[in-house]
Amino acid sequence: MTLAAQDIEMADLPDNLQKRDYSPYHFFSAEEWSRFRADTPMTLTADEVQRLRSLNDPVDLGEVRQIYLSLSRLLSTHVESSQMLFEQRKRFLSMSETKTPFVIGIAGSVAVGKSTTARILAQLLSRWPSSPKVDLVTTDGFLYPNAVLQRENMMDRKGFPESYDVGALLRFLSAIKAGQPNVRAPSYSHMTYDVLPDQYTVIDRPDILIFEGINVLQSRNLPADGKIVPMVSDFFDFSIYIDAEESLIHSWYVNRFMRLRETAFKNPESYFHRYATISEDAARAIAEGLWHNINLKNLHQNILPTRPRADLILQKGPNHLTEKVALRKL
Ligand SMILES: Nc1ncnc2c1ncn2[C@@H]1O[C@H](COP(=O)(O)OP(=O)(O)O)[C@@H](O)[C@H]1O
Ligand SMILES: CC(C)(COP(=O)(O)O)[C@@H](O)C(=O)NCCC(=O)O
Repeated sequence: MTLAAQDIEMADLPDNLQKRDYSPYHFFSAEEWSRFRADTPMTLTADEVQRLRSLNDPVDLGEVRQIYLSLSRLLSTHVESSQMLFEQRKRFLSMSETKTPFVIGIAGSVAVGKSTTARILAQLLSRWPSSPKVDLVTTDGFLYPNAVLQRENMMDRKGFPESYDVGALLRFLSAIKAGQPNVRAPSYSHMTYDVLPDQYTVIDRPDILIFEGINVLQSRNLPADGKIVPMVSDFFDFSIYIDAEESLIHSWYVNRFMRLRETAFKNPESYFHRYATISEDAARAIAEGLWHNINLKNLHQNILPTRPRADLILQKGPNHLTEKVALRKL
């Protein structure tokens, strides 16, 4: 859904998502939101949730029950409506059309827990009675390779809009929305901290595509020639922004970095291997530097400003658990 500039201003949310008289959103506490689950069955086990969550993310079956089942039910109404609209249009046009995937965008800061949300949702949606084919793609595969970022002196801009091949991103989504078979999504490795050369995930006409990344709700500056340029979210049928107070995301980022020292960074192949052997204080200083000089700047300049574009905002509190939900009014 694309909003006009005045809508975005109207949609500007206070930091703590308080209820306001005039807002394009409905606001719910986690408890209120959980009631929308109705009779949606729990289709995940505690072990599966544990396997789906990222390092340092304590999401459990309680959180899935409280937040994700209602979200799954809401999304099923959106998917069903879009399928009905598709059938009606087919009759209206009296011609056969290829059905295209329902695309869900998931945005939010680095370290806010987007991947956990994306993986849990993908599993829940694929277990609907209709057994839809659900695929998940992350935008990090569309980052320029380190060789290009180094050449352009942009290694400390990783995650900023200019570090992504936005043309490739738009071509990918446009092919998906055109219903093309076997569309290739490039892959990224957090271990090598780089795009994996010649490694792709093939996306073959899923019913639902979840597209996750810090940049998915960003627009591009209008070119000087006045041409209208598409933006990634033009291809979305529904978008979610994962939100939390800055101080919390900061601590999640640093704590995750310190835990990665004990796990992934121990691997000599890891780009950050050198940080596994330095002192704890020195490693913490590195994590603080990466947070403040790159990820926090990016959050302020490019990620948080996109929050008012989301159809749904999940606001997490300490412990990563969702405390408030904002749902855009229709
Ligand atoms: N340096 C790293 N080494 C290994 N895994 C990492 C590293 N940095 C992030 N990850 C993992 O990559 C995934 C994506 O992280 P990130 O882009 O920060 O988004 P989010 O925390 O919102 O999912 C997470 O599962 C995280 O645990
Ligand atoms: C790869 C990322 C930009 C996240 O990208 P995303 O998957 O959201 O597109 C981020 O994990 C990152 O590497 N940030 C740069 C600074 C840092 O090393 O934390």
